[in-house]
Amino acid sequence: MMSRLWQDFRPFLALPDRQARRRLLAGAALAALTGLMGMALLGLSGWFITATALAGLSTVTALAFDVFMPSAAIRLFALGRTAARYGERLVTHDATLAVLAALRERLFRAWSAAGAARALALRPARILFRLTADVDALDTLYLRLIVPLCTGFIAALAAGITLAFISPLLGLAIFAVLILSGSVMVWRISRAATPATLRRAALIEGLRSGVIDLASGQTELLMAGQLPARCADLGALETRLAAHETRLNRIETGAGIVFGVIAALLPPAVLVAAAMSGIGAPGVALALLVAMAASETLAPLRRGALDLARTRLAVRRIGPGLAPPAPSVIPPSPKDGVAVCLHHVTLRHDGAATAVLGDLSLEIRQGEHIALTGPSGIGKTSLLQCLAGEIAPQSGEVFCLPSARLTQRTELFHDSMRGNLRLAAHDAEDAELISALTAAGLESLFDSLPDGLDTMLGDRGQGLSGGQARRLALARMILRNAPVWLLDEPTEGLDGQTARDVLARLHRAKDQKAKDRTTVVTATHTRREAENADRILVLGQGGILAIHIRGSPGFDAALTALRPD
Ligand SMILES: Nc1ncnc2c1ncn2[C@@H]1O[C@H](COP(=O)(O)OP(=O)(O)OP(=O)(O)O)[C@@H](O)[C@H]1O
Repeated sequence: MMSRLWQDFRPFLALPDRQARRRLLAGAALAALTGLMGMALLGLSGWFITATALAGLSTVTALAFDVFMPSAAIRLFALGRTAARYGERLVTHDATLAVLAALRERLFRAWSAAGAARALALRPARILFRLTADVDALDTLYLRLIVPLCTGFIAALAAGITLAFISPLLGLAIFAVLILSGSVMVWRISRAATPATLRRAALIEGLRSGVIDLASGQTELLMAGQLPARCADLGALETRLAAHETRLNRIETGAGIVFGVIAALLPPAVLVAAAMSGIGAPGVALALLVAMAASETLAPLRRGALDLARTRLAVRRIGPGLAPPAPSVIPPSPKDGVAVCLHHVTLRHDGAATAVLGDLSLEIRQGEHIALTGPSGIGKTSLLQCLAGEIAPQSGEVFCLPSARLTQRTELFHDSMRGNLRLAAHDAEDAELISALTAAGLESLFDSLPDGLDTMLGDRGQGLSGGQARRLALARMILRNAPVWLLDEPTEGLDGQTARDVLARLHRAKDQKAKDRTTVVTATHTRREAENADRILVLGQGGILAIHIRGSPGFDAALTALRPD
């Protein structure tokens, strides 16, 4: 059990950021100092009050008793404790936030790797949940487990050592009781809370995904008459969630009562033990208050123990994402004059039973325009993904000049027009952006926007029509200035006139870069997208079924087989 816990938490304890690690250690030291100062304050106060009372019994001892040193020390401990607590809160919270921010960045980098991003894109609500709730749950690890465990151990050790000076047996007993009660408390509370904590986490995740689905699919649900049923489902989830919250609250209250009982039993136990050791009244008062103060440092562990299962779940889910990202599969450049070269390539998607392309060899010269055709699902997009370096082949070699890919779906972000365009060229000047917009046929739209390049676009390019969004994606591709263009059904979903205009502008932009001899590979089902190609490649049965060169009878037959406008 302990070794499995250690395995799970280990990657999160070895913090890569040295500064955060140092700050967290400083915070733990300050927390321990706060505990020690509290113990010293209570112990010394108890001893001082008892000793002054006893000293006052006779005039000689009353005159000889030094009241100044202990009272100065009490003041020092009181002020020191406040300052140490303030410093501890500042340092540990700052360090924890820095650690969590660094973790989010690492996770985001790992998830933005091609394969991981594709897998996670299927569950966007889950990505959001992991990036927020799971990472947030880790603050328990640092603030409510590591720091209080260190503080509790140091306080128990200090109490044991202090009391050992009065009576070694008493010191040992106090140390053992504190360590034992702290460990049993963490173990019992976390065990009792684990089922409800895990179910609550799953329900919150389900509720979030459900609400996101409900909000984004509202119209469809309304049309299908399913909106009330969906709302009722979410209501039921909410009720179950509330039941688990209640259970956890009960466990927390129970833990508070048990802790209160331990804290209440400790003083009489210490009294009895001290009396049996035969130490004087001031020593008894010191022992009593030191033990009480030390037991106080265990209190924050209750919350940590309650959230331990949630933290462990977060650690298990996030842990694999912290692995170093897979090496890049960006293909190397081919020999001079060649833009793309595939040598006996076999391509299979992760988790797929069969290869989508097998033993495929192909060479595309620089400046060539290739149309990739074939039935839906045959592997056209997969081939483009392989050329773009998004998926690696299982075997064979891929060479390709740097490429820009126009995906089937236009991805536009909730950002300004400038921000959306600069994804392709982050330091492009406004003049370059406007010239790309003009080349893509968006000059009239641009002129009509009062905020120009500062105009905000919604998620997925809301505020633009399908054709305008496609043109914006085209402008972005022009800005990339890559020698190879990989176009995935570039005019799908556009009306004939717009589609022809987009294609004409694409070819114009390509010709303007004539000196660089842009190579174009277009995956297509339509005649208009293939008619300007130099060669039409027909994919089928995991490979190339036929290659038709422009001007050959096969070329015209292949064109005719494609969908008209
Ligand atoms: N990420 C993936 N994981 C597993 N299988 C995938 C993945 N992406 C695509 N496939 C499968 O690979 C095959 C080829 O898909 P691909 O998208 O390359 O076909 P396509 O020829 O471009 O189709 P279309 O013309 O409809 O766009 C399909 O059977 C598809 O289900």
